[in-house]
Amino acid sequence: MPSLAEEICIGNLGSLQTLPESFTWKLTAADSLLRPSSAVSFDAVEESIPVIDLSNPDVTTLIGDASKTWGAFQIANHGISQKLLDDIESLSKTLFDMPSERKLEAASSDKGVSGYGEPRISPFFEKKMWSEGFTIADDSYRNHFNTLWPHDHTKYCGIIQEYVDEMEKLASRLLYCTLGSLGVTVEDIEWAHKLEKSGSKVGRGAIRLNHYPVCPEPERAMGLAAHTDSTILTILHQSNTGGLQVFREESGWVTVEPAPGVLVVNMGDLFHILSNGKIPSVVHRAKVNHTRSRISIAYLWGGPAGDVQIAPISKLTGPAEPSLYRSITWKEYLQIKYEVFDKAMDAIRVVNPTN
Ligand SMILES: C=C1C[C@]23C[C@@]1(O)CC[C@H]2[C@@]12CCC[C@@](C)(C(=O)O1)[C@H]2[C@@H]3C(=O)O
Ligand SMILES: O=C(O)CCC(=O)C(=O)O
Ligand SMILES: [Fe+2]
Repeated sequence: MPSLAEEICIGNLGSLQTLPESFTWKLTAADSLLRPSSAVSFDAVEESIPVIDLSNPDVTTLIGDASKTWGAFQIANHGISQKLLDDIESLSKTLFDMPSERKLEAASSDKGVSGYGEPRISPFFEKKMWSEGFTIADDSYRNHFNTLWPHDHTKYCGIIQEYVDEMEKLASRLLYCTLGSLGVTVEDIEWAHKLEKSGSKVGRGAIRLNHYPVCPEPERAMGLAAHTDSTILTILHQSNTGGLQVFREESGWVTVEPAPGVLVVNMGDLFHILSNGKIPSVVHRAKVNHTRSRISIAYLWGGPAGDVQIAPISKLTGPAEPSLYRSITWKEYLQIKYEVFDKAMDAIRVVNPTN
């Protein structure tokens, strides 16, 4: 006979009146695999990551300071229209409002990453996360959309395409700014130079639509467990309900309150590699809410498409600062990450930073 836990489906979490045992997090070291000190508390401190106006003439310095300090920042005046943000948010709502059986018709296959389901990091945690999501990592989302919306899929595919195009441009712009703050120009990186010249058509990204339903015991639940993104950078749009928290050794967990039209930028593992450890990839997580459900849309930007090698930028290395990591493609990094999760960086490290 299946246990109660096995009968719980992520598509119905919002209708549960009590928190099942399999969703009860104790925040032991095992619940938060990353950086042991990030396991100590559920509480967040009253601090905030900076909001940077991209039209500010000092944008490079501001982005540099924020990414070195936090590995994350927020952006305003980024050029993404409110209509597009509203459109993708309402697409997500329409999807997650569907009955569980319908959503499961678009479930990601055993082999594929794209489609409806739990976060990819789930197997590394003992407890289940209070969320559902839909990942767009390749063109197979079009078939899934066709299944979900037999009449309206063209409209919804159009929104995704527009979102990808706009996000890719913004991601390249943020890459150039962050590189600038390290004294590096696009010409210093062969693939980035190509990316710029081609009008950013060689980049590659994924989208994750996240939904965190209302939760009967939010203090003991976890929407998305602590992780770093395996990206160069991630651009996140959150609905008007807070839940995102970023971790900084000196501060603890800090909540990133949503503000209309403001996007969050998280620096990922690949940027940490590119910067030869100068920019941290931010540890973050999503908490859930007792009365309000929450949607977030992450654009996870892996940088160059194809088998382009990401390596510490040579200008940032030298006799006193040897390359900390070997070169790697995004595809290869994702393979390693989903074998060893929190040990992925160690697996490609060639020099111990304390040496
Ligand atoms: C390209 C990818 C990054 C991602 C794993 C994936 O193959 C597709 C989903 C992405 C996502 C979104 C939610 C958080 C995250 C950690 C996860 O579980 O799936 C990220 C992954 C990542 O950055 O490693
Ligand atoms: O929902 C959030 O705020 C965080 C989402 C996230 O970290 C991700 O999709 O990678
Ligand atoms: Fe993330």
